[in-house]
Amino acid sequence: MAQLAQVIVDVPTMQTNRPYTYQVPTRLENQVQLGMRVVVPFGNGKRQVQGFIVGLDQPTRYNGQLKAIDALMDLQPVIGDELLSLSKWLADRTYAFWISSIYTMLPNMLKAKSTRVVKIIDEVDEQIAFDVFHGKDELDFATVQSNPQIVSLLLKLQRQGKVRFEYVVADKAKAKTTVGIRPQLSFEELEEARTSLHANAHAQNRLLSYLQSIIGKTVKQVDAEKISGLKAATFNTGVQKGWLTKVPIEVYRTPLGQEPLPDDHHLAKPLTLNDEQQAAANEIEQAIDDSRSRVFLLEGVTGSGKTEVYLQSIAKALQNHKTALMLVPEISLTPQIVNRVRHRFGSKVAVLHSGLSAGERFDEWRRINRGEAQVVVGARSAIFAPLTNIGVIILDEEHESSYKQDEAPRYHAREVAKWRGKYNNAPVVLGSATPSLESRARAMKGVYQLLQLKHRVNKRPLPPIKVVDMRPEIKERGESNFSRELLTKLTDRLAKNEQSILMLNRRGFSSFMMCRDCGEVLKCPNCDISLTLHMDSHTMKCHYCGHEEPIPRFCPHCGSREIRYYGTGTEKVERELAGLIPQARVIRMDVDTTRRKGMHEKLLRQFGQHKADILLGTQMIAKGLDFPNVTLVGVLNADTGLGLPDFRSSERTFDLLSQVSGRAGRADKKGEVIIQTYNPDHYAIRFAQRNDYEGFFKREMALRHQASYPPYYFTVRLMASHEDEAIAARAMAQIKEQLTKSLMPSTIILGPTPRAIARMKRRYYYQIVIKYKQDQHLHPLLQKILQETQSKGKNDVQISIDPDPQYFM
Ligand SMILES: Nc1ncnc2c1ncn2[C@@H]1O[C@H](COP(=O)(O)OP(=O)(O)OP(=O)(O)O)[C@@H](O)[C@H]1O
Ligand SMILES: [Zn+2]
Ligand SMILES: [Zn+2]
Repeated sequence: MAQLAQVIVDVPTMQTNRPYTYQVPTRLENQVQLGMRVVVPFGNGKRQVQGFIVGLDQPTRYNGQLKAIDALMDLQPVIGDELLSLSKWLADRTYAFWISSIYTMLPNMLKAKSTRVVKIIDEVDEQIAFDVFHGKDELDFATVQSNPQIVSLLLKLQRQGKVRFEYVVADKAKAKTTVGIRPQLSFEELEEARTSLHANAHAQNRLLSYLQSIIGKTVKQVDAEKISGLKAATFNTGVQKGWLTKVPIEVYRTPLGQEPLPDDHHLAKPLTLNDEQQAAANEIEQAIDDSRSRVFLLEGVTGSGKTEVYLQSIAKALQNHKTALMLVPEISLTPQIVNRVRHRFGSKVAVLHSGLSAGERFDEWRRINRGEAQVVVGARSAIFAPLTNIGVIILDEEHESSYKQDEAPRYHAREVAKWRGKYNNAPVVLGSATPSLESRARAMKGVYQLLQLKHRVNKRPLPPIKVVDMRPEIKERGESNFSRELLTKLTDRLAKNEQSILMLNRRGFSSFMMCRDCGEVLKCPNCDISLTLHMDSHTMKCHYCGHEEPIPRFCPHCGSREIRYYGTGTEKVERELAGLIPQARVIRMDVDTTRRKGMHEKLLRQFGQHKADILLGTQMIAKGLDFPNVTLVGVLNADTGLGLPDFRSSERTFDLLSQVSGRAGRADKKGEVIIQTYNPDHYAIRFAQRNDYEGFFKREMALRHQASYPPYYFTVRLMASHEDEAIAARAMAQIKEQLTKSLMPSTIILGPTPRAIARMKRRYYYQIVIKYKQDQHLHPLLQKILQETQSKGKNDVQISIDPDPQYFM
């Protein structure tokens, strides 16, 4: 009889979603579990690769040629049952490979080489300490994992709570430790040492007593010093005399957001909800109580107090002994929301976001995995947090396109949230002031339950919005980023000691450089787009591939000196502002000033403390900010983005303008908004001006209907790339033929066309967009295309399939 295991192996050149079958050697039979990592032989058997156990078959009579698993890498599964089935669904739904779905869910440290160590956390039998641990308090698991006796002994100790299995990163520098103190002698031996002390060696005498009180334990030296009142030098003497030893103790790294909280104690208490909030909260809390996997769309105007509804829903889940998951589009941009969650739920909260180092992320993941954190806040990938028993899932700003990952696996966090909600019988709350058309349309059809907060908290009015046409302004006054009206209002706020927010929808000093003589635009040598000037590093950079070069002084094409910067960037605006209103204190927030860790929080804190009058920034300041003293919001150029060849460009513009306008007048003082534009009659701008989501929704739905776009149709994008343009084009033409033959006549196939940015990272891209309502042939056909292009191997055309793409450029 042999036990067989299904293993997904990590072989980049041979990706497939089919697991391979391996025999489980007898010595591992009692240890294998689903979701564990294994080392298996692959190919001709000379190669060992990492894999994941995704299936275990009943032991069968089998004496065939199957290879056997070499070793287990884990003693507990790193992926639980829920995430394991999710990974399979994800691979299928997003046309990704199973292995990449699995890796997407795990912290990087589990992908990289990590070693497993066994640590003594409580007193163990002396014999074991000596024979197995060789007198040390940890053990490299790899050195013993082939010895079944030792492994089962370790498992027993683990059950008794005496040892703990931990991952240690190959790069030791990343594993954070602090110094621990551990007695080296027994109680009696320490007592004996006391007899040989000088009568006046008081400190050493006390050290001996202290050590006697911690026999068998390891105590952080900082704590030991505090408790015993002894100095570091005394402990060093203890080491010299052989009384104690110093050992590293693993500590959790403290990510920035986890620093001790400032003293905003009032935030800790739940607020009394107003009627609208209460009505919404009741529905959600009822679903939590009933364990119903309902999807709610919480549509609330800016400043309507959605966050408080989230917090009280989370509290409800915790009260029911469940966990809660809350996603925000980009954590670094919304430190205020994260702080509110942390103030309310304290150490129960784990924060996951891209700003964490690999080590910090790993630590947070383990805190969640061990059940030490019950509330998880994070950006997109936090949707895979290893929480169990989830009571509620929240997606704040559900319309944000950053919830879609634009590389494989191309998942949308909203869809994953719905999957996990179903699995856990938990409600999902999608919140937004400007829901995506897809979600709003589903709410209209009753697929989601619509909950509305139509008023701001305390019935404060939404700020009036004025649209300023920049065309006559420029004609009369020449190039400027500021209309007269905006300048007047800014000066007025300054006089009243109130604050303003200015948004510029760009980054960098200026968008591109052009030669006035020959018209040459400086472009990236790898990609088909212009380079952007960055004043801080004095270089030209490509935002797509990261290419960087010095700022040219002559035109590289004709040699002319007449080379000029075009477009507008925050730095340039900051300079103009300094000339126009020199007395204003300005904080600039863009990619450049916030590159360093923690700068977002720092700049926002300074603004909150009124250390500046104006916060000038790119779209990163549009979301989630809640500053009571801000009474004016100015949008310098509303048009950026309107001209883009993408059917969502109007929706994005409307969302952005509504979001940023919502930053004004959130407290007692009245707010107002100025939107500057060259397209004052565009409907996205007009509806935003009237705070009319409903109107925008109707108009945009009609346009989408007319052009057969989502939410009326689903879309999939196929892309082929190759260094040789003709090969990429030909590959796409062949795929088109295949599609046309098999798909239903009602399905629309657009292309192949070169991508708007046709060349990136030295490759040419061709795309096909498929629009469909229902086509049962489509999914299997796309899976087939994906598998075929993989197994062809080295002809080097890369095919990617993107379901529900967020961008079409
Ligand atoms: N019931 C309440 N009573 C008093 N104040 C409240 C109440 N609910 C929320 N607030 C306060 O109102 C302000 C706005 O709330 P919140 O930031 O949650 O709004 P929001 O809907 O998330 O807004 P946005 O979409 O603009 O980010 C906050 O300062 C919050 O503390
Ligand atoms: Zn030139
Ligand atoms: Zn480039």
